[in-house]
Amino acid sequence: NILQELTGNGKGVKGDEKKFEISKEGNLYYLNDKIRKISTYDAQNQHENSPIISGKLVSSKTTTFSDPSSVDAHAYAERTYDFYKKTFNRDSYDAKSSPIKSYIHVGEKWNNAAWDGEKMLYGDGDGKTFISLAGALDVIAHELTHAVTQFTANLQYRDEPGALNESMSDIMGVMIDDNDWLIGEDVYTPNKPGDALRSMSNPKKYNQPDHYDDRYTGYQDNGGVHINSGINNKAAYLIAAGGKQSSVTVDGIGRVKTRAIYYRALTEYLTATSQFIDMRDAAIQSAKDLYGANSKEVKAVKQAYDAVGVV
Ligand SMILES: O=C(O)[C@H](CCc1ccccc1)CC1(C(=O)N[C@@H](Cc2c[nH]c3ccccc23)C(=O)O)CCCC1
Ligand SMILES: [Zn+2]
Repeated sequence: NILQELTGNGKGVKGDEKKFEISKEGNLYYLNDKIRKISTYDAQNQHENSPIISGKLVSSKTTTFSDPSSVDAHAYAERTYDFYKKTFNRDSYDAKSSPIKSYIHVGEKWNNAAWDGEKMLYGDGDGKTFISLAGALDVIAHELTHAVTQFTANLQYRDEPGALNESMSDIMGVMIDDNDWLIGEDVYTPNKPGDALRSMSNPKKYNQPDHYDDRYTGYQDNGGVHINSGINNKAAYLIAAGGKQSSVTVDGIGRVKTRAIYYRALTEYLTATSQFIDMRDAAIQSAKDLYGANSKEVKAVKQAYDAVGVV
């Protein structure tokens, strides 16, 4: 790449030193990674529901950036871009190297984050329920995976397709972090160490079902997209780590093969209206494609969906 590499540095939300790609225009430095086409903006507390969120490209007089949210939003977007490129050879969320834009300081103490269909939005949190949500790699990977889903299966964001949409984002969120099965633990309840927003290994710990018979069928949360995701999250956990549930034992196949199965299901088989049963079939077919019809990987997928009651 002919572009001159320029490295910036700064402390993230948790006080850790990070390095990342920046650019220089005139006498200012900007959070603009021209190699990956990732740029980070300050929304200056515009309300998260305002129709048009504009922002100021984050700049600095030196190569050191002092806003921790901007440091993490930028560095973690790069990490997520690199994960998709290296693991699945996918160039950005649309596989056509579209620019990735992140906006920090969205809302007033907003305890949430989102992919709004075009860009990522991060709230600062109120300091009790959340600290800046840009401070968690699994949250950023969760949001960017919504963009990947939008340009592939495009699962509707409600009812069973919506719960699968949510689950795909949680799955890739924990896969990129590569060491736990928790979502949001780095930014959730700063005064309560060790808890998380969701657990894929034990969804019930945070009030999510881990079996299809216990699914939520009400109207809240777009038909429970953040509730019923626990069912598919548990299946993904069982496929990777193995375990026993509802008298079904699953022999785990590891995280690397599990994420390959889910990425293939998302990009080759799932559609906007896929239900949980279609997820089971897509995962089985993906495992057959990748590892063979009578492989232990296919067996693990069938066992996992039996264990969570999607049969
Ligand atoms: O991407 C998503 O699924 C979530 C986006 C939620 C959203 C949707 C539409 C418009 C605005 C915001 C954001 C995250 C999420 O799971 N939010 C949940 C849990 C949650 C976070 N903050 C909350 C505050 C109140 C209630 C629930 C929550 C939700 O919005 O349900 C993902 C990782 C962490 C935050
Ligand atoms: Zn989500």
